Amino acid sequence: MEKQLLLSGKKVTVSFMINGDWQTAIYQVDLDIHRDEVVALVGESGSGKSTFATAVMGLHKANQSKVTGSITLADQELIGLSNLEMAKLRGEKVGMIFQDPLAALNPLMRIGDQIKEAMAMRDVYQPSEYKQRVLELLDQVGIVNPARTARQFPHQLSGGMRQRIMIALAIANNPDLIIADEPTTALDVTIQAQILDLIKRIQEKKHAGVLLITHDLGVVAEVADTVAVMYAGQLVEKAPVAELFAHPKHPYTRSLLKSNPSIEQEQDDLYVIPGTVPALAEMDHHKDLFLQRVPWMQELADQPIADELVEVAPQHFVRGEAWRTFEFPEEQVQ
Ligand SMILES: Nc1ncnc2c1ncn2[C@@H]1O[C@H](COP(=O)(O)OP(=O)(O)OP(=O)(O)O)[C@@H](O)[C@H]1O
Repeated sequence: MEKQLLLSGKKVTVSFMINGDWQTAIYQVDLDIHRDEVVALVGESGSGKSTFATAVMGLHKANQSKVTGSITLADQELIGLSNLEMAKLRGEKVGMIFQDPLAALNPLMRIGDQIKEAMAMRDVYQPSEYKQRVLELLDQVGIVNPARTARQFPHQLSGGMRQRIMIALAIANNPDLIIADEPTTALDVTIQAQILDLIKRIQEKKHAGVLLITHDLGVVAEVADTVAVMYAGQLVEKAPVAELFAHPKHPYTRSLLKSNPSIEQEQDDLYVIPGTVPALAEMDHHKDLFLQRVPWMQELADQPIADELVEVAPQHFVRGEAWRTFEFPEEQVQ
C-alpha cells in the first residue's frame, strides 16, 4: 500500500541577509516524508540540514531570511503562514527534538509543569486529566519513576533523562511529524543507542513520519528508511537506505561512506575528504559544488548542472552527471 504523504518540500530555498547581501544557504531542496517513514538528512556541518528543518518549523525570522518554494504538511502550505499560525501547528502537528535538551528546556520550571504546558496549548484535556497524562508520557519515554521526575527540574536529571523529557515534550500532542536534529550527538554511546531505539519505537507506535538530522551514518543505517544527502546547501542524492549503502552514486555520498569508521570497517586507513564546505558567498548552485574537492575532476566542476535530481534506479535520485565517471584515485586505471 502507498504510504500517506505527510510533508512535501518542493524547491525549498532559504537565503540569509549577511553583511547586507542575500546569501543562499539551501537551494531548491525537494524532500518528502511519509507516514511511517524515517528520513535521515545527512551531510557535513554547514551543508544546510538544520536550515531545512527550521524552514519546515517556520522558525526563520522574516526580516533576516527568505524562504521560497513550497512546504506542505498534510496538504497545507506552510510558507507564508503567520507566526501565530505556525506556532499552533508546531504545537499540534510537529514535534521537535533538539541536540541540547538543557538549552531547550526551561531551567526554572518543573518537568511535569513543562509537559503540562505543552499539552495545554491544545486544550483537549480536563484540568484533572493533565496530571495522569504527564505521568503516562513520562512512562512512555522510559522514565522509571514518573511521579518523582515530574517534580524535578532539568538540572537534576542526567543527559539521557533530559533527552527522554525532550521526546516526551515532542510527542505530548501526538504529532504526525517528528523532527529530530542530532538527537543523540551530545550523549555517550550506550545512551545514544537507547534514545535512538526510543525514537524508533515511538515512531512505529504512533505511525509518525520522522525527519532525522545526523552526520552519523551508523545512526542512519540503524533507523532510517530513506536517506537524503546534502552538500553545500544542495540535495545531491536520496534513496532507500539499503540501496544507498549498497549503490551510492554521487561522489560526495561515496566519499562520506568511505570516510565513515562504522561503515567501512575493513579499511585500514580512514579516507579523509580533502578540503571543506565552501562559504555561503562562494556557492554557485548551478554547479556541482562537491567537485571543487575532487582535484581530478576540475573540468566537470566548472560545468553547469540541472537543479533537478535524476532517478537512476527506483526511488534512487542523484544530482548531476559526475557520478557516472567518478572514481577514487586508487580505482583509476593508469
Ligand atoms: N540564521 C542564520 N544566519 C546566517 N547564516 C545562517 C543562519 N543559519 C544558518 N546559516 C548558515 O547556513 C549554512 C547552513 O547551516 P546549517 O546549520 O543549516 O548546516 P548544518 O548542515 O545543519 O550544520 P550542523 O551539522 O553544523 O548543524 C551555514 O553556512 C550557516 O552558517
